[in-house]
Amino acid sequence: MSKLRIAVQKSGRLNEDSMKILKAIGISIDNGKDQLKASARNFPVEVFYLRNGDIPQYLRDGVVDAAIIGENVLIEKGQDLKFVERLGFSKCKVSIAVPKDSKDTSLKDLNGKRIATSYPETVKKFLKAQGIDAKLHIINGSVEIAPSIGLADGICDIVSSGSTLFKNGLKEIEVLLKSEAVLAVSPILDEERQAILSKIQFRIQSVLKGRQSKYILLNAPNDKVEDIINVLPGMKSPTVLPLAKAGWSSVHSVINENEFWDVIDALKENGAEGLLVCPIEKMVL
Ligand SMILES: Nc1ncnc2c1ncn2[C@@H]1O[C@H](COP(=O)(O)OP(=O)(O)OP(=O)(O)O)[C@@H](O)[C@H]1O
Ligand SMILES: O=P(O)(O)OC[C@H]1O[C@H](OP(=O)(O)OP(=O)(O)O)[C@H](O)[C@@H]1O
Ligand SMILES: [Mg+2]
Repeated sequence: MSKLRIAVQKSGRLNEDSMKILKAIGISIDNGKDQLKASARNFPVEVFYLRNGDIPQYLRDGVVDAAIIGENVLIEKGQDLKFVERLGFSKCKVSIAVPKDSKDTSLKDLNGKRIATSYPETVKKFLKAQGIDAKLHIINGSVEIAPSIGLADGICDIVSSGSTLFKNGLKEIEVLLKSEAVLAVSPILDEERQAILSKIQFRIQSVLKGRQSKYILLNAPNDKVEDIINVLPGMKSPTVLPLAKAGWSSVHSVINENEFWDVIDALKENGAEGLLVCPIEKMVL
């Protein structure tokens, strides 16, 4: 039987969350630290531990069937490749920044100037579309140091909290793209492997929906239950169970993480008491 070959980053920012999501979808892997290929014990999957930057070529060649990779790397090196799921972690931007006291305040001020970056294709394409002509200095890391050592007038690199920009005296002037980890796929995928991938996608969706939701339980006097149900956005209809205490009910529902605090406030205003909020591990709709 075929196995689906999935690439994950060997070490770095994506590794831990990639392994966590594989574990959450029931794929258990035992591998020693330096073992670069490992089979799952309980699922037809083989995991390859690779450099993030090398993964687009492996996908293209069909050496791996799928990969957990930063969307920014796909944009830089894998424009021809597709992804099938956004995974909700390693969220960041790719931005252009300049020294905070620079007279350059917008992209057009960088016309004819020097930009240091590890993302040359992304920058080239963006500048061309904006009609800006700049000279690129390609460096592989510590990009934010470039202006202070006289190597460039601006930089283009990953920004997340903004702390690296701040600590290096830089200000963001343009966001080129937003990125997160994605599940990318090879264009060469036979039917058997496609079927395994579909199962994995289904499991990932269940885990991600669970992460975005909370299970909520509360008590309310029976005459308030109707008002409370109207406030709850629930999956379907909330569950209402009688409490041992006469005239009271327990209401159970699922709410979205984003609307959580607004819903909690509205519930309290409508007479809810003893609220319990629990994480949801997986959600199959
Ligand atoms: N500060 C950050 N916050 C959030 N996500 C980030 C941050 N820096 C990088 N990322 C995301 O994590 C991915 C991996 O970054 P990391 O620095 O670990 O590896 P890399 O050096 O780019 O790759 P390689 O595995 O080829 O060495 C990036 O492509 C990006 O998608
Ligand atoms: O906005 P922040 O939260 O400060 O994050 C941005 C920094 O994170 C990444 O570097 P990383 O730490 O991965 O080092 P690297 O350059 O060696 O990859 C990126 O290249 C930025 O330098
Ligand atoms: Mg990095």
